[in-house]
Amino acid sequence: MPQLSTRHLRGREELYLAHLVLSFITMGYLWQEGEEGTVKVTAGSPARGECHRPSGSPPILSHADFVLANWRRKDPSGPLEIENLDPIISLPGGESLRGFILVTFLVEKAAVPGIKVGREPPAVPCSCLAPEPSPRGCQRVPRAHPNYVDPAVFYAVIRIFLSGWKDNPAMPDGLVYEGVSEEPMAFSGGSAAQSTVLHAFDELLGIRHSQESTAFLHRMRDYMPPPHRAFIEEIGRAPSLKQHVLCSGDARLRAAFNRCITALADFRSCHIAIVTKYIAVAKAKAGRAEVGGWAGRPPAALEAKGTGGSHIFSFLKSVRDTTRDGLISA
Ligand code: HEM
Repeated sequence: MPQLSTRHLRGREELYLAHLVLSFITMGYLWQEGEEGTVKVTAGSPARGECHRPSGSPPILSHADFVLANWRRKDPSGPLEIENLDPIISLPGGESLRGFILVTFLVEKAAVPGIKVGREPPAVPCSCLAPEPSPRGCQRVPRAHPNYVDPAVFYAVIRIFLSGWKDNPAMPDGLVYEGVSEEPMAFSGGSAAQSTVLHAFDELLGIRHSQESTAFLHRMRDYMPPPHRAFIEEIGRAPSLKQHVLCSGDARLRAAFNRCITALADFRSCHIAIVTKYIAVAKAKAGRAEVGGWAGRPPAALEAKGTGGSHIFSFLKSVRDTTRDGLISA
Protein backbone atom coordinates (compact mmCIF):
# COMPACT_ATOMS: atom_id res chain seq x y z
CA MET A 1 0.00 0.00 0.00
CA PRO A 2 1.45 3.42 -0.90
CA GLN A 3 2.40 5.87 1.80
CA LEU A 4 -0.61 8.09 2.48
CA SER A 5 0.09 11.77 2.51
CA THR A 6 -1.60 14.50 4.53
CA ARG A 7 -0.92 16.96 1.69
CA HIS A 8 -4.52 17.09 0.51
CA LEU A 9 -6.07 17.50 3.94
CA ARG A 10 -7.34 20.94 4.82
CA GLY A 11 -7.22 22.08 8.41
CA ARG A 12 -7.41 20.51 11.83
CA GLU A 13 -10.83 18.89 11.35
CA GLU A 14 -9.78 16.90 8.28
CA LEU A 15 -6.59 15.77 10.04
CA TYR A 16 -8.56 14.53 13.04
CA LEU A 17 -11.05 12.85 10.72
CA ALA A 18 -8.24 11.08 8.84
CA HIS A 19 -6.74 9.86 12.12
CA LEU A 20 -10.18 8.71 13.23
CA VAL A 21 -10.75 6.68 10.04
CA LEU A 22 -7.28 5.10 9.96
CA SER A 23 -7.27 4.23 13.66
CA PHE A 24 -10.70 2.53 13.37
CA ILE A 25 -9.49 0.57 10.34
CA THR A 26 -6.39 -0.50 12.29
CA MET A 27 -8.42 -1.71 15.31
CA GLY A 28 -10.92 -3.55 13.09
CA TYR A 29 -8.12 -5.22 11.13
CA LEU A 30 -6.10 -6.24 14.19
CA TRP A 31 -8.85 -7.56 16.43
CA GLN A 32 -11.31 -8.99 13.85
CA GLU A 33 -10.30 -12.59 14.69
CA GLY A 34 -10.17 -11.98 18.45
CA GLU A 35 -7.05 -12.48 20.55
CA GLU A 36 -5.95 -15.58 18.66
CA GLY A 37 -5.79 -14.01 15.25
CA THR A 38 -3.54 -11.02 15.90
CA VAL A 39 -0.91 -9.94 13.40
CA LYS A 40 2.59 -8.61 14.02
CA VAL A 41 2.79 -6.15 11.16
CA THR A 42 0.33 -3.58 9.86
CA ALA A 43 0.17 -1.34 6.84
CA GLY A 44 -2.22 1.47 6.10
CA SER A 45 -2.13 2.42 9.78
CA PRO A 46 -2.49 5.86 11.30
CA ALA A 47 1.31 5.97 11.59
CA ARG A 48 1.73 5.18 7.92
CA GLY A 49 -0.74 7.87 6.98
CA GLU A 50 1.39 10.49 8.75
CA CYS A 51 -1.82 11.88 10.27
CA HIS A 52 -0.51 11.27 13.73
CA ARG A 53 2.36 13.67 13.19
CA PRO A 54 0.54 16.90 12.44
CA SER A 55 -2.32 16.03 14.82
CA GLY A 56 0.22 14.92 17.47
CA SER A 57 -1.82 11.79 18.23
CA PRO A 58 -0.23 8.35 18.68
CA PRO A 59 -0.82 5.77 15.91
CA ILE A 60 -3.65 3.96 17.68
CA LEU A 61 -7.33 4.62 18.44
CA SER A 62 -7.45 7.01 21.40
CA HIS A 63 -10.33 8.51 23.41
CA ALA A 64 -10.01 11.63 21.24
CA ASP A 65 -10.68 9.51 18.11
CA PHE A 66 -13.29 7.20 19.58
CA VAL A 67 -15.41 9.88 21.29
CA LEU A 68 -14.29 13.49 20.84
CA ALA A 69 -13.96 13.44 17.03
CA ASN A 70 -16.50 10.71 16.36
CA TRP A 71 -19.93 12.35 16.31
CA ARG A 72 -22.20 14.21 13.92
CA ARG A 73 -25.59 15.83 14.17
CA LYS A 74 -28.37 14.05 12.22
CA ASP A 75 -30.19 17.34 11.83
CA PRO A 76 -27.43 19.96 11.47
CA SER A 77 -29.54 22.62 13.15
CA GLY A 78 -30.83 20.26 15.89
CA PRO A 79 -29.59 20.02 19.50
CA LEU A 80 -26.54 18.14 20.80
CA GLU A 81 -28.75 15.45 22.33
CA ILE A 82 -28.46 11.70 21.93
CA GLU A 83 -31.53 11.41 19.67
CA ASN A 84 -29.94 13.88 17.23
CA LEU A 85 -26.45 12.34 17.26
CA ASP A 86 -24.69 9.47 15.53
CA PRO A 87 -21.09 8.28 15.57
CA ILE A 88 -19.24 8.93 12.30
CA ILE A 89 -17.48 5.53 12.33
CA SER A 90 -18.51 2.30 14.03
CA LEU A 91 -17.13 -1.11 14.86
CA PRO A 92 -19.10 -4.25 15.80
CA GLY A 93 -21.49 -3.70 18.72
CA GLY A 94 -24.50 -2.11 16.98
CA GLU A 95 -26.72 0.10 19.14
CA SER A 96 -24.61 -0.62 22.25
CA LEU A 97 -21.50 0.75 20.55
CA ARG A 98 -23.48 3.80 19.46
CA GLY A 99 -24.70 4.31 23.05
CA PHE A 100 -21.21 3.84 24.53
CA ILE A 101 -19.69 6.45 22.23
CA LEU A 102 -22.51 8.98 22.54
CA VAL A 103 -23.14 8.72 26.31
CA THR A 104 -19.41 9.24 26.88
CA PHE A 105 -19.55 12.21 24.52
CA LEU A 106 -22.46 13.68 26.53
CA VAL A 107 -20.46 13.29 29.75
CA GLU A 108 -17.71 15.34 28.10
CA LYS A 109 -20.31 17.93 27.12
CA ALA A 110 -21.68 18.09 30.69
CA ALA A 111 -18.16 18.95 31.87
CA VAL A 112 -17.91 22.09 29.74
CA PRO A 113 -19.03 24.58 32.45
CA GLY A 114 -16.41 23.14 34.82
CA ILE A 115 -13.70 23.33 32.17
CA LYS A 116 -14.55 27.00 31.58
CA VAL A 117 -14.04 27.61 35.32
CA GLY A 118 -10.61 26.00 34.97
CA ARG A 119 -9.67 28.69 32.46
CA GLU A 120 -10.39 31.50 34.92
CA PRO A 121 -7.65 32.85 37.15
CA PRO A 122 -7.73 31.50 40.72
CA ALA A 123 -8.60 34.99 41.94
CA VAL A 124 -12.15 34.09 40.81
CA PRO A 125 -12.73 30.86 42.73
CA CYS A 126 -16.30 32.02 43.39
CA SER A 127 -17.18 30.20 40.17
CA CYS A 128 -17.03 27.12 42.39
CA LEU A 129 -20.14 28.46 44.05
CA ALA A 130 -22.12 27.34 40.99
CA PRO A 131 -25.23 25.56 42.33
CA GLU A 132 -24.31 22.32 40.61
CA PRO A 133 -20.59 21.66 40.30
CA SER A 134 -19.74 20.30 36.85
CA PRO A 135 -18.68 16.78 37.97
CA ARG A 136 -22.22 16.40 39.31
CA GLY A 137 -23.53 17.09 35.80
CA CYS A 138 -21.16 14.39 34.47
CA GLN A 139 -22.62 11.89 36.89
CA ARG A 140 -26.18 12.71 35.85
CA VAL A 141 -25.57 11.78 32.19
CA PRO A 142 -25.00 7.99 32.54
CA ARG A 143 -27.90 7.84 35.03
CA ALA A 144 -30.18 9.53 32.53
CA HIS A 145 -29.19 7.02 29.82
CA PRO A 146 -29.00 3.71 31.71
CA ASN A 147 -30.04 1.31 28.96
CA TYR A 148 -28.11 2.47 25.93
CA VAL A 149 -25.33 -0.09 26.35
CA ASP A 150 -25.95 -3.82 26.87
CA PRO A 151 -23.30 -5.11 29.36
CA ALA A 152 -23.00 -8.47 27.56
CA VAL A 153 -22.33 -6.80 24.20
CA PHE A 154 -19.94 -4.33 25.80
CA TYR A 155 -17.97 -7.11 27.49
CA ALA A 156 -17.91 -9.72 24.73
CA VAL A 157 -17.91 -7.60 21.58
CA ILE A 158 -16.90 -3.97 22.03
CA ARG A 159 -14.00 -4.02 24.48
CA ILE A 160 -11.51 -5.96 22.42
CA PHE A 161 -11.58 -3.34 19.67
CA LEU A 162 -10.28 -0.77 22.17
CA SER A 163 -7.34 -2.99 23.20
CA GLY A 164 -3.81 -1.81 22.73
CA TRP A 165 -0.51 -3.60 22.20
CA LYS A 166 1.42 -2.44 25.24
CA ASP A 167 1.80 -5.05 28.01
CA ASN A 168 -0.85 -7.13 26.24
CA PRO A 169 -0.13 -10.90 26.34
CA ALA A 170 -2.16 -11.27 23.12
CA MET A 171 0.44 -9.07 21.34
CA PRO A 172 3.55 -9.44 23.50
CA ASP A 173 5.88 -8.07 20.83
CA GLY A 174 3.86 -4.95 20.03
CA LEU A 175 3.25 -4.04 16.40
CA VAL A 176 5.50 -3.23 13.46
CA TYR A 177 4.16 -0.23 11.55
CA GLU A 178 5.38 -1.15 8.09
CA GLY A 179 7.15 1.70 6.35
CA VAL A 180 7.56 3.60 9.61
CA SER A 181 9.88 1.49 11.75
CA GLU A 182 11.30 -2.00 11.53
CA GLU A 183 11.15 -2.29 15.30
CA PRO A 184 7.78 -3.12 16.89
CA MET A 185 6.07 -0.30 18.76
CA ALA A 186 3.79 -0.61 21.80
CA PHE A 187 0.79 1.61 22.56
CA SER A 188 -1.97 1.46 25.17
CA GLY A 189 -5.56 1.01 24.05
CA GLY A 190 -8.32 3.61 24.08
CA SER A 191 -9.69 4.58 27.50
CA ALA A 192 -11.62 7.50 28.97
CA ALA A 193 -8.64 7.82 31.32
CA GLN A 194 -7.31 9.75 28.29
CA SER A 195 -10.14 12.29 28.60
CA THR A 196 -8.88 15.76 29.46
CA VAL A 197 -11.82 16.50 31.74
CA LEU A 198 -10.96 14.67 34.96
CA HIS A 199 -7.25 15.46 34.62
CA ALA A 200 -8.21 19.15 34.44
CA PHE A 201 -10.52 18.93 37.49
CA ASP A 202 -7.80 17.12 39.46
CA GLU A 203 -5.26 19.81 38.65
CA LEU A 204 -7.71 22.63 39.37
CA LEU A 205 -8.70 21.19 42.76
CA GLY A 206 -5.14 20.17 43.70
CA ILE A 207 -5.90 16.42 44.02
CA ARG A 208 -2.79 14.34 44.70
CA HIS A 209 -3.09 10.70 43.61
CA SER A 210 -0.75 7.87 44.63
CA GLN A 211 2.54 7.53 42.79
CA GLU A 212 1.33 4.50 40.84
CA SER A 213 -2.00 6.08 39.81
CA THR A 214 -0.26 9.34 38.90
CA ALA A 215 2.22 7.46 36.71
CA PHE A 216 -0.64 5.72 34.87
CA LEU A 217 -2.69 8.91 34.45
CA HIS A 218 0.35 10.86 33.21
CA ARG A 219 1.03 8.11 30.68
CA MET A 220 -2.57 8.51 29.48
CA ARG A 221 -1.85 12.19 28.79
CA ASP A 222 0.44 11.09 25.94
CA TYR A 223 -2.73 9.94 24.15
CA MET A 224 -4.45 13.33 24.31
CA PRO A 225 -4.32 15.95 21.56
CA PRO A 226 -1.29 18.12 22.45
CA PRO A 227 -3.36 21.30 23.10
CA HIS A 228 -5.43 19.36 25.68
CA ARG A 229 -2.26 18.16 27.39
CA ALA A 230 -0.88 21.71 27.39
CA PHE A 231 -4.13 23.00 28.92
CA ILE A 232 -3.89 20.55 31.84
CA GLU A 233 -0.24 21.39 32.40
CA GLU A 234 -1.05 25.09 32.42
CA ILE A 235 -3.69 24.61 35.11
CA GLY A 236 -1.12 22.62 37.10
CA ARG A 237 1.40 25.49 36.87
CA ALA A 238 -1.12 28.20 37.85
CA PRO A 239 -1.33 29.45 41.47
CA SER A 240 -3.12 26.92 43.65
CA LEU A 241 -6.88 27.36 44.03
CA LYS A 242 -6.84 25.25 47.20
CA GLN A 243 -4.16 27.45 48.74
CA HIS A 244 -6.21 30.52 47.88
CA VAL A 245 -9.31 29.05 49.57
CA LEU A 246 -7.26 28.05 52.63
CA CYS A 247 -5.66 31.50 52.93
CA SER A 248 -8.97 33.33 52.47
CA GLY A 249 -10.38 31.88 55.71
CA ASP A 250 -13.78 32.29 54.02
CA ALA A 251 -16.17 29.54 55.18
CA ARG A 252 -18.44 29.94 52.13
CA LEU A 253 -15.50 29.46 49.79
CA ARG A 254 -14.36 26.41 51.74
CA ALA A 255 -17.86 24.92 51.57
CA ALA A 256 -18.04 25.58 47.81
CA PHE A 257 -14.60 24.05 47.26
CA ASN A 258 -15.60 20.98 49.28
CA ARG A 259 -18.81 20.61 47.25
CA CYS A 260 -16.66 20.37 44.11
CA ILE A 261 -14.41 17.73 45.73
CA THR A 262 -17.44 15.75 46.89
CA ALA A 263 -19.02 15.93 43.43
CA LEU A 264 -15.79 14.66 41.86
CA ALA A 265 -15.49 11.79 44.37
CA ASP A 266 -19.18 10.94 43.81
CA PHE A 267 -18.60 10.90 40.06
CA ARG A 268 -15.76 8.44 40.62
CA SER A 269 -17.95 6.25 42.88
CA CYS A 270 -20.69 6.28 40.23
CA HIS A 271 -18.07 5.30 37.62
CA ILE A 272 -16.92 2.36 39.80
CA ALA A 273 -20.55 1.16 39.93
CA ILE A 274 -20.74 1.39 36.12
CA VAL A 275 -17.47 -0.50 35.70
CA THR A 276 -18.71 -3.20 38.11
CA LYS A 277 -21.84 -3.64 36.01
CA TYR A 278 -20.08 -3.61 32.63
CA ILE A 279 -16.94 -5.57 33.51
CA ALA A 280 -17.16 -7.52 36.81
CA VAL A 281 -20.82 -8.62 36.58
CA ALA A 282 -20.67 -9.03 32.79
CA LYS A 283 -17.57 -11.22 33.20
CA ALA A 284 -19.36 -13.43 35.75
CA LYS A 285 -22.28 -13.87 33.34
CA ALA A 286 -20.22 -14.30 30.18
CA GLY A 287 -20.46 -17.67 28.51
CA ARG A 288 -19.36 -18.63 25.10
CA ALA A 289 -22.79 -17.97 23.68
CA GLU A 290 -23.14 -15.79 20.66
CA VAL A 291 -23.81 -12.19 21.64
CA GLY A 292 -25.61 -9.87 19.25
CA GLY A 293 -24.76 -12.03 16.24
CA TRP A 294 -21.06 -11.96 17.13
CA ALA A 295 -19.48 -15.24 18.18
CA GLY A 296 -16.26 -13.66 19.52
CA ARG A 297 -14.85 -14.67 22.89
CA PRO A 298 -14.28 -11.94 25.51
CA PRO A 299 -10.59 -10.99 25.60
CA ALA A 300 -8.69 -12.83 28.35
CA ALA A 301 -6.11 -10.02 28.50
CA LEU A 302 -8.85 -7.63 29.62
CA GLU A 303 -10.24 -9.76 32.46
CA ALA A 304 -8.32 -7.87 35.13
CA LYS A 305 -7.01 -4.90 33.20
CA GLY A 306 -8.66 -1.90 31.62
CA THR A 307 -8.24 -1.10 27.94
CA GLY A 308 -5.80 1.62 29.01
CA GLY A 309 -3.82 -1.04 30.93
CA SER A 310 -4.62 -0.24 34.60
CA HIS A 311 -5.37 -2.83 37.31
CA ILE A 312 -8.98 -1.79 37.16
CA PHE A 313 -10.53 -1.73 40.63
CA SER A 314 -7.44 -1.00 42.74
CA PHE A 315 -6.72 1.95 40.42
CA LEU A 316 -10.29 3.30 40.33
CA LYS A 317 -10.80 3.00 44.11
CA SER A 318 -7.42 4.56 44.80
CA VAL A 319 -8.18 7.66 42.66
CA ARG A 320 -11.66 7.97 44.23
CA ASP A 321 -10.18 7.81 47.77
CA THR A 322 -7.38 10.30 47.08
CA THR A 323 -10.03 12.64 45.64
CA ARG A 324 -11.83 12.56 49.01
CA ASP A 325 -8.51 13.30 50.74
CA GLY A 326 -8.63 16.66 48.95
CA LEU A 327 -11.44 17.94 51.23
CA ILE A 328 -10.50 20.95 53.37
CA SER A 329 -11.41 20.35 56.98
CA ALA A 330 -12.98 23.17 59.02
C1 HEM B 1 -19.31 0.98 30.06
C2 HEM B 1 -18.86 2.09 30.61
C3 HEM B 1 -17.45 2.26 31.15
C4 HEM B 1 -16.54 1.33 31.51
C5 HEM B 1 -16.68 -0.18 31.52
C6 HEM B 1 -15.34 2.03 31.93
C7 HEM B 1 -14.16 1.41 32.34
C8 HEM B 1 -13.03 2.06 32.78
C9 HEM B 1 -11.81 1.41 33.21
C10 HEM B 1 -11.58 -0.08 33.23
C11 HEM B 1 -10.95 2.37 33.57
C12 HEM B 1 -9.52 2.15 34.09
C13 HEM B 1 -8.49 2.71 33.15
C14 HEM B 1 -8.11 1.74 32.04
O1 HEM B 1 -7.26 0.88 32.25
O2 HEM B 1 -8.67 1.85 30.93
C15 HEM B 1 -11.60 3.63 33.37
C16 HEM B 1 -11.06 4.85 33.66
C17 HEM B 1 -11.70 6.04 33.50
N1 HEM B 1 -12.95 6.23 32.94
FE1 HEM B 1 -14.26 4.81 32.42
N2 HEM B 1 -15.55 3.37 31.83
C18 HEM B 1 -16.83 3.54 31.35
C19 HEM B 1 -17.44 4.75 31.08
C20 HEM B 1 -16.86 5.97 31.30
C21 HEM B 1 -17.48 7.22 30.99
C22 HEM B 1 -18.87 7.42 30.36
C23 HEM B 1 -16.60 8.18 31.37
C24 HEM B 1 -16.78 9.66 31.22
C25 HEM B 1 -16.02 10.40 30.45
C26 HEM B 1 -15.43 7.54 31.92
C27 HEM B 1 -14.34 8.18 32.43
C28 HEM B 1 -13.22 7.56 32.93
C29 HEM B 1 -12.09 8.27 33.53
C30 HEM B 1 -11.97 9.78 33.68
C31 HEM B 1 -11.16 7.31 33.89
C32 HEM B 1 -9.80 7.56 34.61
C33 HEM B 1 -9.98 7.32 36.11
C34 HEM B 1 -10.43 8.57 36.85
O3 HEM B 1 -9.90 9.66 36.60
O4 HEM B 1 -11.32 8.41 37.74
N3 HEM B 1 -15.63 6.19 31.86
N4 HEM B 1 -12.87 3.41 32.89
